[in-house]
Amino acid sequence: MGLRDRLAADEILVAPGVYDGLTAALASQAGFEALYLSGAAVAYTRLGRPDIGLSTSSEMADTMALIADRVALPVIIDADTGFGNALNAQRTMRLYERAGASALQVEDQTYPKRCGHLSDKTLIPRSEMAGKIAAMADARASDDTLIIARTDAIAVEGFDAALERAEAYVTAGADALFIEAPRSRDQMTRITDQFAGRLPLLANMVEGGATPISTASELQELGFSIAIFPGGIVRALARTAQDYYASLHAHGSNTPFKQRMFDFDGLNDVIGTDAMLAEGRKWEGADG
Ligand SMILES: C[C@](O)(C(=O)O)[C@H](CC(=O)O)C(=O)O
Repeated sequence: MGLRDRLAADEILVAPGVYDGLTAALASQAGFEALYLSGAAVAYTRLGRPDIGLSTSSEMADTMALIADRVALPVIIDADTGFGNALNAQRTMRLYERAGASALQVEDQTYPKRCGHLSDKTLIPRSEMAGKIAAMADARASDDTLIIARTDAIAVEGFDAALERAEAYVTAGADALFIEAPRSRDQMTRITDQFAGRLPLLANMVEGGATPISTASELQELGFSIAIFPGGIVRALARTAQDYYASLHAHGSNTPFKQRMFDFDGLNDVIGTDAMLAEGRKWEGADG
């Protein structure tokens, strides 16, 4: 089922953050129906740096293509600001679409951007963002590639201005809305009161961020259609990796950490080694 049809269903779509083939495979094996390729998770892991617009669109497209090659699930990709003006955003649309994205999320910050839950964000004018959305819609090869318009205005211009921007982005052709970093349950309800039923609404669960953390079913109850948990996987893995390196450094051996690790066969199961080798054998001697 395409993402557009899936979003028409009543049940909320939970898209966990991923940043490479392994996390995509693990999320798919856990049973998720869609993935969120998080710019933050890519910056945290590939660069070891904050989500402040340092990653390039090519790095993201590369990652997108690796994930599309590994799993068959629809992927929502974080397109940040589109990497410039309307023309840059059009190029980003074409690049990410070719790499296999099912939806692009684009935001109204200036370029370079920063994580929506950091302070001191700055925005482009509303009309410029509306133009960017329309330009992206015009550039896409398929109408099934969705545009999720994000506004970061709550922290910059206030809540009412954020709703006004969101209205303008709907008019410009957004397929779904992402109003970033509402600060209370009350603000979340005001968002769903205004937009639920008109187009899908995305809620962003950032551990320790500005928005109260809710479960997927609570978000569904409020009227959201998509819940992303973008950076959680990196927070979990970074904690484990820190403990792992400390243990190896202290003991000169992985044995004390054994219970928290896959062994050789365990990891091979996760990455599908047997199935791949069998597939390879199928083609041996294929000349007849
Ligand atoms: C959604 C987000 O754009 C992302 O890159 O995943 C980030 C998430 C984060 O920083 O943890 C965001 O700006 O909210």
